[in-house]
Amino acid sequence: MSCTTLIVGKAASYDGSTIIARNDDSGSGKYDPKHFVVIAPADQPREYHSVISHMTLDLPDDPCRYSIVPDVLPNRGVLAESGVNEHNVAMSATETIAVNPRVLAADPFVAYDEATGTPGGIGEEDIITIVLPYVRTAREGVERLGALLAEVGTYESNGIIFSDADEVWYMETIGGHHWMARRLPDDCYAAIPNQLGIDGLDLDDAYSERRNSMCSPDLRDFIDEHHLDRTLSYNDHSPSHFDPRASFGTATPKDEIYNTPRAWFMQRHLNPSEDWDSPDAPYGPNSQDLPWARQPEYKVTIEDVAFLMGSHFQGTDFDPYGTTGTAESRHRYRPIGVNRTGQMTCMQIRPWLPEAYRSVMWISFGCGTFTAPAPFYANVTDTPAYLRDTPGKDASTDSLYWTNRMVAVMADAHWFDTDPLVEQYIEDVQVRGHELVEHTDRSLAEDADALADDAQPVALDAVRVALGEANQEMATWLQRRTQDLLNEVLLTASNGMNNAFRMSDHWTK
Ligand SMILES: N[C@@H](Cc1ccccc1)C(=O)O
Repeated sequence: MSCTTLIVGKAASYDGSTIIARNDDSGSGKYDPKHFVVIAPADQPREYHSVISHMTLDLPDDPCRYSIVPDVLPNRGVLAESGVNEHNVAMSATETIAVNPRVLAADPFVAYDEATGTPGGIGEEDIITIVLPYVRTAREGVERLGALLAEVGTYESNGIIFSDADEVWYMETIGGHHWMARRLPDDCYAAIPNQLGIDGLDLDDAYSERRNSMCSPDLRDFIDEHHLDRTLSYNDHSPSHFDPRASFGTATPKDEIYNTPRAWFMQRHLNPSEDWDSPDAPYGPNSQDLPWARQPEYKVTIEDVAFLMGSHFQGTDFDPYGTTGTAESRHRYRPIGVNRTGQMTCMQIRPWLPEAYRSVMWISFGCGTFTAPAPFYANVTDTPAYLRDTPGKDASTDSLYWTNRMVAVMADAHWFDTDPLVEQYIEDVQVRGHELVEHTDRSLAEDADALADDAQPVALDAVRVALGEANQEMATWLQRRTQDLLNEVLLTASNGMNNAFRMSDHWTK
């Protein structure tokens, strides 16, 4: 369990796009090499087999093309993790969460039974692969996954993020078959650690218009039958008079070390004028009642997302690289920017642009503290080798993933000497990234007539070629710049070795 999610509505983002981002972290002590690839319809399975739960699932015969950032090694299945399809629907799956024992007793997980060989249900390994290629809106994603959960069940608790050019939906599974989903208000963001977070569900809306809430068809009966509702009328803070977080979720001491501090720090950054640090602050790192969604004080940028996804409680006594507090306080809470991040993909969908080039995947590999996400257009037929051909086992400077991992290890060990080098790299990647996207958008707009409806098929292929070229240009620049950073950090770290000795045998220039 270790990811961190940040989602931003189109009226809360700097440019009117919807933005969803998640650190895809592996378990403690493990590191999963990642790459960026396109799955063509012909390569999508029609009969799907999962690894972990030994499940077989028939899939529709009409998948669309989609781009994902999966594991390189097949040992735990696909684990697509982050993806955008050619209809400009994005998914990030999953934010591992937890439900309380009452829920698990009422609706147990559907796990693989090794003794009998009985297959289990679906899980993180499968979710994007069996949903994203078949949906045209974020809502359809929620509906398809909800139906699959009811049909085959799941063996774990997950938060799943869906977005399109208009809406962001966040879905949480509840036990083995049940689920709920909230539409993120357009003017809000939600900062989500590994904890069931939805703090209000309008069941009346979910059973009628479904404007902002959706859920399992039998959720209301499930709640009543198993006495799961813990909302008390005289203490009802939930926006819709039913508090799922209190009813289905957890609020343990471990949550106050591992989860609530991350939500607190993200809200502290995006709502900076509030009191977050004094003894009288309404919320602290251990608060279990931080709002699920809230309006930011300023429009949220890609740089805000990148900073937070690589953050480590800067400016507080909890910063593992800090100089205030104590050795204990600096390692008290689990930072968002952690050593075992495999990839962070921030998916941005821009409604004002033609569908052909509406979606951008800002991708970084390795620990976000020592790198920055670079933009890659999603609607392409292939991806640059520097991000596609990550070796599954051997570190190599020929791939972005391994180069970032090597930089991070050395920069971590020599934090104060290398931080200026990393900060400059981050700024250079962000500047180049925005330059490339703006230039590419503009040059495609100048060919707008090529996108006229009657020229669609030919035009779309031409646009995909142009987007592929833009992605390659980004990757080529990124490879040179990242290699430069590796060289700089290596030199600095070499001079900082414990056996360094300033005297030389000959005073050389
Ligand atoms: N989804 C997990 C991380 C994870 C990734 C891949 C496989 C298993 C777990 C989390 O939220 O931390």
